Amino acid sequence: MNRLFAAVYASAILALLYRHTISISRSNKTSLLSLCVPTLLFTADFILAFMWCTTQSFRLFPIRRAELIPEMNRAVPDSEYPTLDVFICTADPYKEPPVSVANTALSVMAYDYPAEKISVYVSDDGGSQLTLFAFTEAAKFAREWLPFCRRNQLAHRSPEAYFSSDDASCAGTDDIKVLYESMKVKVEHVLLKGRVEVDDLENGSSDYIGAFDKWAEDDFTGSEHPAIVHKLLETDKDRDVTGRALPNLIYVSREKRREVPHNFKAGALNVLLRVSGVMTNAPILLTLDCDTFSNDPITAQRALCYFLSQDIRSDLGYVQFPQRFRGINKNDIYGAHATHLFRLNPLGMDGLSGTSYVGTGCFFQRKAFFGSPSSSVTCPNIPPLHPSSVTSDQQSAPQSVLDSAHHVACCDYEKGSLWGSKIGFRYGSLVEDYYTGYRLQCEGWKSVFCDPPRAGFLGDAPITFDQLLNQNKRWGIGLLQVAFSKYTPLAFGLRRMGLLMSLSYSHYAFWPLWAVPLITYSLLPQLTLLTNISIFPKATDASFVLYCFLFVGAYGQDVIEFVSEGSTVQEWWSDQRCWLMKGATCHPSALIEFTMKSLGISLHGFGLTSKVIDAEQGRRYEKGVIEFGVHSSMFVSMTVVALLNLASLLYGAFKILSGGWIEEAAGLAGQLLISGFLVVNYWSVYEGVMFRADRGKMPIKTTVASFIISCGIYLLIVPLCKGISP
Ligand SMILES: O=c1ccn([C@@H]2O[C@H](COP(=O)(O)OP(=O)(O)O[C@H]3O[C@H](CO)[C@@H](O)[C@H](O)[C@H]3O)[C@@H](O)[C@H]2O)c(=O)[nH]1
Ligand SMILES: [Mn+2]
Repeated sequence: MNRLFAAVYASAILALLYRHTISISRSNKTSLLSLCVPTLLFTADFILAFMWCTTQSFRLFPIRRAELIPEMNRAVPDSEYPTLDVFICTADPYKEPPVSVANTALSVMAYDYPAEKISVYVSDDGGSQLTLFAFTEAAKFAREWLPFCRRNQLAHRSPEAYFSSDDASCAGTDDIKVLYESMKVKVEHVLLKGRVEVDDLENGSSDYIGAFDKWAEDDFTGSEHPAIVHKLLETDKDRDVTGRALPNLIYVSREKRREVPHNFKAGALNVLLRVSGVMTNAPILLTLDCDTFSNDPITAQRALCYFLSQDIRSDLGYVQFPQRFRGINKNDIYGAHATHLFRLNPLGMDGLSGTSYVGTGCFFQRKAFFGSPSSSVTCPNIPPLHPSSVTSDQQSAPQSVLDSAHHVACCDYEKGSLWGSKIGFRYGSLVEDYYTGYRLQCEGWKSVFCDPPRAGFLGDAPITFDQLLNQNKRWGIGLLQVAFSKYTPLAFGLRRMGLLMSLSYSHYAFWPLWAVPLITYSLLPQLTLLTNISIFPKATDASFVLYCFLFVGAYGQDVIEFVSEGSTVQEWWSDQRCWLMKGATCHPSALIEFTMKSLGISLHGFGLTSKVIDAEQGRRYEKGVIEFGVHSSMFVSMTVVALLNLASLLYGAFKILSGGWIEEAAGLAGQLLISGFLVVNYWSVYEGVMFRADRGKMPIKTTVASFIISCGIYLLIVPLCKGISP
């Protein structure tokens, strides 16, 4: 069905582009402006057509997988499981509450997996003693929590998730909850104070007193400090309350110096890759964002089903679980589930050579970071880092291991090396995840998409519109960095991975280009309507049907795909509405910022998404109200689009009702329909501008600026349009 539809749809696209070429060639050559409209329409439709082509690669060979855990357990006893190194990144204790980072760590430490085979490495890019403190507390709590999970076979292994779930009624829950709450209170107390004092470390934490010494030095700041590697739990020594071994838990804060670029998360992950290399060197790695806790204790076994399977080629680089989220409101007003990105498109890529890496919830083969599957391993600078080296000095010479761990976490370590270019996570893009997965696949590594019915991991999604747009802008910039580099999927990727994979990766790389057609369709039909110029075929023309088919066909297919994936029609509506709005906000911003940066005018940073929920904002989110609240250039551009659409719809409706245009209405039907559709989509913006009094409404400053700009555009366009003969 899909392929048949694609054939028909492709013909319709060609017909439309042909029509535009004809109009361009027939346009009145003496007036530049009359050339303008068909050229703009051609450009917009050409980009839409390009995007449509790239999405076909997701639809040709989709596959769904299922893991047979009991069979795997029969074939491989858990004594033969490989060791597992887990990487958790955090970067700011105030945007990423340390208690929730600790929950993430605990959820993995409590896996149904031999504890002595798990090592959890926490990377703290904030260089914060508060985060370290939270982990010293979590290490103590783990002694109680892990046996409790085992005894009761809990489905939820993140304490926070367990206590707020319906099945929090096992024997002993009350006692352990008291312990958990007291840990939380202590951590929050320290967070309020902003530092850790000796008193905070009493009873049981005295082991850790020395750990905080580095912060006592005067020149220690979050962005300027030496490397810190601290073992909080050691599987050889530490025991839980029942006497069983605990996993390793290691706190790492890499060295930071202001003059040395730290490459954001990719830099942090490379440090973990090396620190874990000298300490435990597990063949399987799991990367997690600080908010992505494990939601199912057998998740690691699911990944093993692939890594240990005989039928899967030895070139399996990674097993990616989808990003799924908790706490999304009823109709998912921000389209935060990102169903296409995280659930639908990966099925299609999985049927080719594998899905992209999305930064969290991903199991890797360590070897994948050290060269292509066919070639021999690219050697890192020191031998113990070799992915197949055995870490035997761990017991015999613990101090020397710790010294090397500090050494490999230093700023200068990567100087002049292949880290970030040929080995490890790759540098150069703000979406290090997408870029790293892409480069691994170009080297020949394959991947698998694993989407079990019970989510393997759950994370936080932004709950204010401003945060969502800033996150998406960061992604857009990162993607453009890849799109316009020498590794562009259109050339480099095409040669390495073939047409379909290259189209899949191009679909993302050129993602911000949606801005061009979306802005064109959000302004051109409206402004021409306001100046009485008809730009689409008459509703009575046969070619009007072509437009209708293209529109209804694309939307119809989209809604069917969404609903068949288990989403509701309302969720689909929110998703497409955000897609429209992003076209007028974060996508153009990403294009502009990327261009400025390319011209050397500005620099990009990695603006962290806050995981702290303001109570009032949380309530509005629950009610499904879109949060504006702050002034930003992105809200201005969005409001301008909203106002101009409203104006053109009202103007068109007024003209028709007053009888002036009855005969012309057919000619303006397309423009009126588009304005109407956008007005419906932008309804919440009108509410935010006019009908709300809460703190999440559109700020007055934004409204006024948008109003002035809208009038300006109108006043500019009217005289210009006089030049175009209708
Ligand atoms: O300098 C930095 C910046 C970020 N992080 C960590 O990176 C993770 C992701 O940051 P977040 O603010 O949550 O960004 P999102 O946009 O939600 O993350 C998505 O997009 C990122 C790329 O832009 C990927 O790295 C993530 O895995 C992916 O979930 C967090 O755990 C941060 O602590 C660092 O460790 N160091
Ligand atoms: Mn995140």
